[in-house]
Amino acid sequence: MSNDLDIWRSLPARQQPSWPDQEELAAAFAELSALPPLVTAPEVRSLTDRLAMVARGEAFLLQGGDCAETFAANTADKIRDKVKTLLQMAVALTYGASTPVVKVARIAGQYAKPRSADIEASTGLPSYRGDAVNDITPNAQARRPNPKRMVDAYHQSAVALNLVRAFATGGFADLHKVHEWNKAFVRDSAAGRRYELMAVDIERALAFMAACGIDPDRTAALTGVEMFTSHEGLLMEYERALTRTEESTGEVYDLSAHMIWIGERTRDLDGAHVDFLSRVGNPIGCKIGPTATPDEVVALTERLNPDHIPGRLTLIARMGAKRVRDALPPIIDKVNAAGHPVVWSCDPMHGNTRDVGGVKTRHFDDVLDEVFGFFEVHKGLGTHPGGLHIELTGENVTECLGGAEMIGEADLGGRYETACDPRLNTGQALELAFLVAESLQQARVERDTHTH
Ligand SMILES: O=C[C@H](O)[C@H](O)COP(=O)(O)O
Ligand SMILES: C=C(OP(=O)(O)O)C(=O)O
Ligand SMILES: [Mn+2]
Repeated sequence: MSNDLDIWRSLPARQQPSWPDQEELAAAFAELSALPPLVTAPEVRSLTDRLAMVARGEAFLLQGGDCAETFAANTADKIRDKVKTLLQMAVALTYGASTPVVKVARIAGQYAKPRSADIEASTGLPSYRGDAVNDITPNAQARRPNPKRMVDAYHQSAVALNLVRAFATGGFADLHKVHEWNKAFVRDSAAGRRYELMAVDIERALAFMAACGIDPDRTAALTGVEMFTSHEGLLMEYERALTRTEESTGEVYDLSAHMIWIGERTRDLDGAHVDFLSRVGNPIGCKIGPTATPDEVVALTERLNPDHIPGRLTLIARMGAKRVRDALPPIIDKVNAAGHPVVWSCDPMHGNTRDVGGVKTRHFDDVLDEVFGFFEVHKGLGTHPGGLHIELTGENVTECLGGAEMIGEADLGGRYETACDPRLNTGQALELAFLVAESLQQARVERDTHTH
């Protein structure tokens, strides 16, 4: 790990806001640089350890949350409901697939967005680039990139993180409360009912353990969870300002979140993002879209994880349902042949976006198709389908089509609240988790039958 943390300044950096005032930018950078880190180096290292288990096929990664968090939606209720949804999905996966689940939320920092267009076609205004940059309100003043918003994003992240930590370890995530995570509006759905049945089984298992003399009330793994944070490392000034050197080890970490990922639009080998993130010690994700070639991915892997550290790099494939079965295998083959211990994760959202009457949406069937394609590919190659990367909410939104509630095009207007991409609602997210758990269980049984 090198200390050349500012080399990125001499490299092309895509998707940066056109900050109109350099003095404002310098002031925000100085302010952020002096603020305490949001997470700590030992926490970041323990996420690398957990992800190393995933890389070895011993655990599954569940990463999810909003496409774009907003300051307005950073409320106690919404944070709690997102955490509940992740806990429900995680328990469905852990129980259904008998696999430890590493929980990484897209939360407490997911405030910057890359966009396809600088200018929004419908208004002629600069595009909304996330609350850390500008305001979604469609007027010229609101859309002006304002570096002070990065400082606001830091404080909003601190508030969210405080609650996430409290929910994870303060009793709320206790497995004895498994019923309480099922929200009223989900309870009557097919996935909600399935969840209730599983929750009854889990309660019985806890009672059984207690009867055997194991005290579930005193077992940390049952009374709390580890919940890590993540966001796209997009805004170079923000990520640089929150990067710190650990005194005791001299190691460098981006302490704005535990895991940082590089987006599909900023993963150029010779660009600022790859250079900068290759120099911090965090677990790094990198999105891989359908245009990525096997050679490119190997080169990226080499840059981002030259020491072949298991858990350091997660490759997040977002190929689209139609492409995953043919585009992913040659990439996996080449990365494996180069001996890289990566986590293979599947983002079944970003390759399946479609436009319905000017509204961005995704169909649950396409999401499922891509996830199943991802599992088929790994089954064919004998590799571990390591994780899932999802855009979701803890609410009953109507942003993605389909699912058991059969949300139709006419329903999209009901609760379409996202600031950027369409998210699965809680019912759809839970349904997906149950289906993934079945696939994982099946993969496991097949592997065990082969090895016995
Ligand atoms: O979240 C991902 C991207 O920011 C998003 O898909 C880009 O959306 P756009 O094509 O509307 O700019
Ligand atoms: C921008 C995103 O995805 P991608 O970089 O894969 O398009 C995202 O995860 O919101
Ligand atoms: Mn998105």
